Amino acid sequence: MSHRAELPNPGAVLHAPVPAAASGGTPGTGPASVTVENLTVHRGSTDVLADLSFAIPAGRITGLLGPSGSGKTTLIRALVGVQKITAGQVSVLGRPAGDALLRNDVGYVTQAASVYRDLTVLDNIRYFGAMHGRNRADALEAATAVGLGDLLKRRAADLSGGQFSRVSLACALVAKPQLLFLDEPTVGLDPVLRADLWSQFADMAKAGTTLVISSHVMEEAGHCDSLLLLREARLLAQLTPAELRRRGGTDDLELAFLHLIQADELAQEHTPGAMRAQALGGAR
Ligand SMILES: Nc1ncnc2c1ncn2[C@@H]1O[C@H](COP(=O)(O)OP(=O)(O)OP(=O)(O)O)[C@@H](O)[C@H]1O
Repeated sequence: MSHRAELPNPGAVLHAPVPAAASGGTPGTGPASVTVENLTVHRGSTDVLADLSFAIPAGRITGLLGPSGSGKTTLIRALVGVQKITAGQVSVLGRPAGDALLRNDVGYVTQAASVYRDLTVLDNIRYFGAMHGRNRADALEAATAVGLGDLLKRRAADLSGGQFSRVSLACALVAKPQLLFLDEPTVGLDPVLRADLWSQFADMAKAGTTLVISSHVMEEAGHCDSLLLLREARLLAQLTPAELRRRGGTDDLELAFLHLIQADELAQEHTPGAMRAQALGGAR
């Protein structure tokens, strides 16, 4: 397999000035980075995403949470512009998802690390940085940000699993995208590293980066400003962690999500589709 084939999305994506009028407002949260209207995706004969509409606020961390197979990766792929959509509209930083002019502004860290195994940590990061006009100092900054400052000269093939996936993250960070999609970035990391990464994400959001982070670990939802809860291809709710706790009737986010799922099941059994969102207390 060629190196290119190992890298589904080399260097991830792009930068274009955001037209001032392009990003519509997200009620109560400021301007939106992404707006999605009636997004539907079929893969094979499966309805993978069914009529999703929502907006992602700029400069915040949005968590994309849901059980395995609920459609998280497919949704991220649709927002990045690498997923054929069946219906609906996806606008990213004021442009259609996947628009070439977004290439320096949108980063995507896939679930499988996209790293050249025979290059060192630093060379991997420099390579991806060069695609976005970044220099050695930027590469060093990205390596340090993910805790790989002491392993710059080590070949990627000789890293541990967690270190390897952090190289992939650094390869996206080095581009300094204003919108960054991370598909389960904390899988396989120990609790200390996970906490470090979430603190890093919080710093990036404070500096103005918009982050969309998928996870199936509900405990991680507490680190997010806003949550998109997916279940079986549908958007169950968009809400803050505090709202999830309140609606779920417990401080335990996992349990709260379960309660919402149970409410949804009941609503599906007893309520016509059009009234379902109302029964859930305003899922949008
Ligand atoms: N190429 C494909 N053809 C048909 N169905 C697919 C294809 N890729 C994914 N699916 C199905 O789409 C659904 C959503 O998959 P997706 O990978 O988006 O879920 P996910 O929430 O990211 O799951 P996980 O947490 O396990 O990674 C699953 O039922 C999956 O089997």
